[in-house]
Amino acid sequence: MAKQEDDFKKVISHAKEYGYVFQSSEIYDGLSAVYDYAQNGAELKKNIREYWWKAMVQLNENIVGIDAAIFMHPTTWKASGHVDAFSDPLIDNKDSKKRYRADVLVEDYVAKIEGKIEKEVDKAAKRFGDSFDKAQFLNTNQRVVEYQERATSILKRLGKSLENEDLDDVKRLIEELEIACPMSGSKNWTDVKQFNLMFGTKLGATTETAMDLYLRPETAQGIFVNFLNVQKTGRMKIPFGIAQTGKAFRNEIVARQFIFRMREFEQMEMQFFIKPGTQQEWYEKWKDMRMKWHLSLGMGEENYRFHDHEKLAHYADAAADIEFRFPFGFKELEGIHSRTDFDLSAHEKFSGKKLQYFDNDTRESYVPYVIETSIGLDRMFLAVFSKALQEEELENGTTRTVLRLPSVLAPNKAAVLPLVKKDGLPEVARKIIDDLKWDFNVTYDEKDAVGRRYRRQDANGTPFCITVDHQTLEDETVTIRHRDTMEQQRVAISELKGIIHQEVDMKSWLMKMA
Ligand SMILES: Nc1ncnc2c1ncn2[C@@H]1O[C@H](COP(=O)(O)OP(=O)(O)OP(=O)(O)O)[C@@H](O)[C@H]1O
Repeated sequence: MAKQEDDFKKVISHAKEYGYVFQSSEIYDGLSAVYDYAQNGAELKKNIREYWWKAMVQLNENIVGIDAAIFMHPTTWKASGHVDAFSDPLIDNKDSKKRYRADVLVEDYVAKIEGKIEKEVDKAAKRFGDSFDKAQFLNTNQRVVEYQERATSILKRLGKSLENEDLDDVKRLIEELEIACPMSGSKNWTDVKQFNLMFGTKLGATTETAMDLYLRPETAQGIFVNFLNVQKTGRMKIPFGIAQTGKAFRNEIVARQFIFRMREFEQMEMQFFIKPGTQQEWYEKWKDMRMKWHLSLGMGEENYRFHDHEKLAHYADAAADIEFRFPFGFKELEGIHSRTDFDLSAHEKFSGKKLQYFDNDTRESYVPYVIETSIGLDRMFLAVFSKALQEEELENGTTRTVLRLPSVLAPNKAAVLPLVKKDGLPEVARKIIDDLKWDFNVTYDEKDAVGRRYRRQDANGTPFCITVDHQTLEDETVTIRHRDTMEQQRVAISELKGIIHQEVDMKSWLMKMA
């Protein structure tokens, strides 16, 4: 645990030190769970967004993108269920005055039981070696079976109490499990209350005419209310999708873990409209396609897993998360939801407007079903950034910090370094930049010894360093150094563009999805 915390702290401080993420309004001591993306962070974020957009919109003839407003008519949120149901159960500890999500307290308790199971499995695996059969062990070992039953029964009871809105029982459960406040160790709890996560604001200048609005808590509804406009003007035929990226706002009760859980964040969502009855097939397809997108970035298959939901949201008939191994363990990165016709039907009802698709072939109208893929851009940023940050022991006994970002996402693709600040080398370096900058983000660095500059670019995630030296003046060649292997090659200046393109072009990365 201590190592995990330590690794995570390194991620946060590296993000700040190298111009990726700053605390918002830092000079005023910051704003909790709100962050700003700095000069490198904004580029990385833009590249992730583009990587998603190309995969979803550009490569699929039947998916189009929109950009809906953050403000929406307030009835939208009544229809979607957010006014009534977008809340979390909260509980306060009377001694520490700390606020928690009651369900998360219980889930953390269950996670500890699951940790015990994992420990037993590890012990047995060591004891039995090759002959260890994990499935059989889980089914037959008395202690493990008891742990599993206990974990399941706690989660079942929690699920049932939440479903029945029996918040008193959630409190009873916390008391029966003797869960203590992680800060103070106190078990002196308030009652559990529901807390709506939407931020309210007002539209209009005068008190009498001002209208209560919400900042959107998800981008999806901007797609649903535009479903028919897009379908008609784009002459879209089912199955088809509408994609969107944009800000969403949630007044999270417990906002921690850096950019993993923010109060203002960005989502990349796609709603895929299908014929009722085909949802199972499309749900499986989209699970598969989204996983392939993640794997195309080469961050290791072992760092992803699916988590199929048993407890479903009010709008879903199936749901799964793609979980990623963050520095603090496996956690949700993306959700894939089979949303049935819940949203479109609700908007039909609340708006009084028909939101149906007319099928020209069968001559029938129906409300389409929807499969949604929804990923947090900031969470994806954290996934990429935290996995990329590595400390490496080198052969000469030193260590280097290297940010192994997938080169397609790296903010700068190359740094051009004159070996010395004289003899005309800076001028040649600038000329190289002037040529490359039309194709890539390229940066210039002349300060310090070249070895230190290499390390600085490694820590910044720049895939290539191009060094201009005295030989360059004679034969128009330079050294190109690769971030990951630290290998250096002597190449002609005219070859640089081709070498960089080959490594960073989105096409070759996205083709790995096939
Ligand atoms: N507060 C947040 N900060 C950053 N990203 C978020 C936040 N809430 C949701 N997301 C991202 O948006 C995606 C889709 O949102 P969704 O409503 O399905 O999340 P969720 O199930 O409420 O997430 P969680 O269970 O972590 O609160 C999530 O998979 C996540 O990547």
